[in-house]
Amino acid sequence: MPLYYDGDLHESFANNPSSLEGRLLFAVPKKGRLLQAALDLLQGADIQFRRESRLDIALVKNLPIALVFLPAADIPTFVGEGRVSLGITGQDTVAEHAASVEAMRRERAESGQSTPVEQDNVQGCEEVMDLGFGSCKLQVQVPEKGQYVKPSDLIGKNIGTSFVHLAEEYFAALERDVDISESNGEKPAKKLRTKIIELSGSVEAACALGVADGIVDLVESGETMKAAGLKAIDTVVSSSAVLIRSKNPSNPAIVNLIASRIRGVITAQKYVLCQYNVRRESLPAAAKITPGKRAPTINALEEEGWVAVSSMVEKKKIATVMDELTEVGAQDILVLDIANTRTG
Ligand SMILES: Nc1ncnc2c1ncn2[C@@H]1O[C@H](COP(=O)(O)OP(=O)(O)OP(=O)(O)O)[C@@H](O)[C@H]1O
Ligand SMILES: O=P(O)(O)OC[C@H]1O[C@H](OP(=O)(O)OP(=O)(O)O)[C@H](O)[C@@H]1O
Repeated sequence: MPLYYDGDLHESFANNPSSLEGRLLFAVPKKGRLLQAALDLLQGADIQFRRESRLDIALVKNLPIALVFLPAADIPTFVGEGRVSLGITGQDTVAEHAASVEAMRRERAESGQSTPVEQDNVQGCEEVMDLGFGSCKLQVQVPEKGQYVKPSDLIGKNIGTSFVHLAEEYFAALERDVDISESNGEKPAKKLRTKIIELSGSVEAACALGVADGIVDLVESGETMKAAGLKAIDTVVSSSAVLIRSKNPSNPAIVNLIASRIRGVITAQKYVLCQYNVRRESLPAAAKITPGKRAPTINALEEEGWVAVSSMVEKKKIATVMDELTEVGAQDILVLDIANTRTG
C-alpha cells in the first residue's frame, strides 16, 4: 500500500466509476453551521462532485471517493465504527461520541458484562486536523436573574441539553468533587443526582418554559443566550470543526492525499505572500519581521545594493508587518493572496 495516493485507481473504481464499490467514504455535514465552510474546503481541495437533490451520497468525479451527507452530530458514530473513513464535524460532537462510548463501557462493567465495546465495532475516531472554522463553546447556562450562580448550585436540578453524555460526565465530576469535600471519608454516591433531560433543538427555551433549571448548549456570539435571558457560568468543552478519520480507513493513501490537500487549502487561507524591496544593509532587520514559514526568499535586484524579498505572513498580522517593514526602509511592499499551498 503506497503511503501517498499514486494515481492508481482501485480496480473496481476504474472499471465502474458510477458505483460506490472501491470508493473511500467521506462524511460531510448535510446542513447547519458547518455545511458551507466544509463545501468551500472541498472545492479548494479540488474534490469535484454533483449533489443530486434529496440524495445524501455524491460520487466524486476525479477521485475514488464518495461523499456522504450526514447530520454533524452523527458523523463521529459513522467514523468511529469504521463505516465511513473520513469526516468533517465539530470537536463537540466527537467529544459527545467518546463520552457515550465511555458510558457504555461503564454500564457494562457495572452490570458485570464482559463483552468489550470494541466488539460492537466501536473503535473511536482520530482527529487529523483542526479546520479553523466553526468555533464555539459548550457552556453551562442559567437564567440571568435567577437563584443559580455557580455550577454546584445546579446539583440535583434539571438540565436540558442535546449533549447528554458530556453533561452527565460534567455533573458526575461536579457531584463527586462536592461529595468528597463535604464527606468525612465516606464514599461519594455513585448515582447521578442531577437530572439530564435530552432535547434535540431550541435548548435555550427550556428554562423559560420550566422544563429545566439550567442548560448545557453551544455558544458562539452569545446572542442566542442573551436573547433567551441566560448567562454562562462554566465551559464544558471548547470546539471547532475538525477532520476526523477512522482507526482503520479503507484506503490510507487516499486519506493522506485528502488530508494533505485540505492542509494546503487551510494554510493558503491563513497566509498571504508579502513581497518588498529593501536595501541589503536593512535585510537582517526586514528578515526578522518576515521570517516566513521556513525562510524568506531573497533575489538580487538590478539596482546595486537592493534586494527583493518574498515571504509568507499570517493574514491577521499583515498590517503590523507592513508598518514595521516601512519603518526599516522597505519599499514597494505588495501583499498577494495565496490560492493554494503544499508546504513542509
Ligand atoms: N453558533 C455556532 N457557531 C459556530 N459553530 C457552531 C454553532 N453552533 C453549532 N456549531 C458547530 O456546528 C455543529 C453543527 O451544529 P448545527 O446546529 O449547525 O447542527 P445541525 O446539524 O443543524 O443540528 P440541529 O438540527 O440540532 O441544529 C456543532 O456541533 C458545532 O460544532
Ligand atoms: O452564540 P450564538 O452565535 O447565538 O450561537 C449559538 C446558537 O447556535 C446554535 O444553534 P443554531 O442557530 O445552529 O440552531 P439550533 O438551535 O436549531 O441548533 C446553538 O445551538 C445555539 O443555539
